[in-house]
Amino acid sequence: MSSAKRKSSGASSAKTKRHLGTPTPHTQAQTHPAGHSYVRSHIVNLFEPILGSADADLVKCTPTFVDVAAYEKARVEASENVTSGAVFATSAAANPVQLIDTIHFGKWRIGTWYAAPYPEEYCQQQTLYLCEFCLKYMKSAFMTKRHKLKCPLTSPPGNEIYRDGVVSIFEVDGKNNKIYCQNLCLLAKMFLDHKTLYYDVEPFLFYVMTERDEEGFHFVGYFSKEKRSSSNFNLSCILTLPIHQRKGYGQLLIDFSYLLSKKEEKPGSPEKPLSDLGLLSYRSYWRIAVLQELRKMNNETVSIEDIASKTFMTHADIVATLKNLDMLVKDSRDDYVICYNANLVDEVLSKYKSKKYPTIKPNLLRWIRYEAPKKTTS
Ligand SMILES: CC(=O)SCCNC(=O)CCNC(=O)[C@H](O)C(C)(C)COP(=O)(O)OP(=O)(O)OC[C@H]1O[C@@H](n2cnc3c(N)ncnc32)[C@H](O)[C@@H]1OP(=O)(O)O
Repeated sequence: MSSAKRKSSGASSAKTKRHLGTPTPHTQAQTHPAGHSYVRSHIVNLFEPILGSADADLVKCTPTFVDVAAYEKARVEASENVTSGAVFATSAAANPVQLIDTIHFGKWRIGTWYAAPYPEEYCQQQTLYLCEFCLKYMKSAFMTKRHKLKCPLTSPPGNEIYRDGVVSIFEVDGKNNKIYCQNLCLLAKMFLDHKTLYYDVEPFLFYVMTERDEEGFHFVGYFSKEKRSSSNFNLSCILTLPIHQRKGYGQLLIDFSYLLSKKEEKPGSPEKPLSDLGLLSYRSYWRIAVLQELRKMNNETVSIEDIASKTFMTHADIVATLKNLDMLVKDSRDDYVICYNANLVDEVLSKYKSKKYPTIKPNLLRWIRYEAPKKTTS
């Protein structure tokens, strides 16, 4: 390394220091732990009063002359490649490979299903650490531990609008809690193949379901909903964390989305396409909802409109459900009629009841309908 290079290296340190408003620096040659000589500036003094000398010592971070030479060599080679027209952007670099196969979430380790567009440096981690309350993502257990000491949240950052025993549901506005909702979408993407919403969260409300204990409100699942849906979707995206699946929480969230539709007096349906698991869950929910209404009507003549007015399901979803149950048949006049065996309906309903899944109790909802703020005219 030429002395000219050494000088310029020292000068750049000096620039940094002056920018930080510190006295004129002194540079001195030192020996790197690896045995290479390097230029040490007194920038370390800036941090000493705060961190203590051991932590403030930047020796290990300071590039050695060997590092600088390696960088310069790589830079020259790179610029030669550019001028000779070599193609750099391999598909892997342009579209980094997702390595995250596990997330640490509270006390859980959860295997991921799909890639999520976390920033590239996080995608290169095999394990990602998430704060279970604010959903911040981190690279190490150490960072998570430190974060836990200062994280102000012990529940989702919204209004608790429903509580039944240990189960609560919070309404979180994508506009007021943008980072939380973006982190929530990234988390959901790891379990959902076709999800595309990550960053534009402002037009959505997020309904987050939690289980409460002495530590706080632990995330179980959520669904998102457009504040104004032109297609009358009452749910955009739903997730139950894999550690809580098959316990009836998906049905609970779906039921809650229909309870909101009832309050809004607007029938609704989930946004399409549904994932395979989404379809299974919705078919299961719709089947039980329709059968329950048929049972309540107790052999009276019943129309699709009657079922719709009680369930707030769309006519299309009711017809599809009845077809799946083989309950829609043509009569002698070639008209469709609903035809069912009451004993079979009872059997299905009592089997469902025996699972003892949690159910939504409408009287526990404390909620006022979202109203978009009025535009002020100047
Ligand atoms: C509009 C959309 O967002 S579509 C996208 C849907 N979301 C996803 O695919 C994300 C990943 N999946 C999930 O988060 C969950 O599987 C959900 C939200 C779809 C369902 O959540 P869960 O809490 O497991 O639902 P829940 O316990 O209420 O199960 C309801 C029923 O759905 C069906 N079901 C749910 N998961 C499965 C499964 N893996 N295999 C077979 N049937 C299933 C069953 O009929 C089940 O009832 P059962 O357990 O009594 O047999």
